[in-house]
Amino acid sequence: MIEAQDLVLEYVSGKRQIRALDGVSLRIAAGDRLGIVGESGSGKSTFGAALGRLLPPSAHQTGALRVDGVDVFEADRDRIRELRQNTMAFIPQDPVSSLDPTKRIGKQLALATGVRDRTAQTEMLDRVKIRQPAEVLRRYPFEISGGMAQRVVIAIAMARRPRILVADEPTASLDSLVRDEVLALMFATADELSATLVWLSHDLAAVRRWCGRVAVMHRGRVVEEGPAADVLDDPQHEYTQELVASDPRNRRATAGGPEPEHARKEPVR
Ligand SMILES: Nc1ncnc2c1ncn2[C@@H]1O[C@H](COP(=O)(O)OP(=O)(O)OP(=O)(O)O)[C@@H](O)[C@H]1O
Repeated sequence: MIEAQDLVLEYVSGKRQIRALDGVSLRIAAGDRLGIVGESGSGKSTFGAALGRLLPPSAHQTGALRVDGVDVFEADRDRIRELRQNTMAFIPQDPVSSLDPTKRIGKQLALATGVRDRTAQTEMLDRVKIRQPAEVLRRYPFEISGGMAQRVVIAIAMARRPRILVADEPTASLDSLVRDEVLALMFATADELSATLVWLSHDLAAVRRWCGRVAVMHRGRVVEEGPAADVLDDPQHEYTQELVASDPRNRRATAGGPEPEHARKEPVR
């Protein structure tokens, strides 16, 4: 469903060149739950953005990237627009700033999804477990919490029934309790849609818990990839070993933590 082959991507401004992706080759099968981990600057966001060709003009790339049969860098604008609108949904890092501050939530739902009926809108918010949805529809983004804003963003993403969800640190701005709730919602949403989920994350323990697979990025390369529990419990690459060793939460989880969610038979709701 997603296949990158020797993907090299540089941001070029004047004489400065930053190589954000340095030969990424990665296959993500339909229905996979893939966590992409790596320190800041390793290229995770760039890879996520490349999936929808959501890159600034300073980005130059070589290599190939296919998403749902579309050659992302060769496709014409209409084909890319269709891919972004019908196949993929992006869940961003900062939900509040991804919403339009000047419009009430109800208006934003209408614009983003075409659903104008209040009852249908209320149901959309109900589905992402927002309490008092009718009230929330009347509010502006600054009047709701970060966790609620991320639920609204997920509701908008769900409405188009995407087959690929790309989430870039979707819980970075949330406190830990809300973070778990939003992650549970995101994975339940992916289950409900039978969607492929690509989650760019710093949280190794959460990736081990929620994802079937993990890819570890370092300096623009995927240095290790495989089943999340195997890679994070028994890392083979030196960089993954360092990353795991430097993450106290991951050490706790591997030392007798709960079974990973993906190992359960029932989907998490
Ligand atoms: N628009 C841009 N222009 C120039 N350089 C950029 C741009 N976006 C990212 N970079 C650079 O590309 C490299 C990879 O950045 P990227 O944001 O993809 O990494 P990341 O792993 O997602 O980091 P983080 O976890 O902090 O989000 C970094 O050196 C970054 O400074």
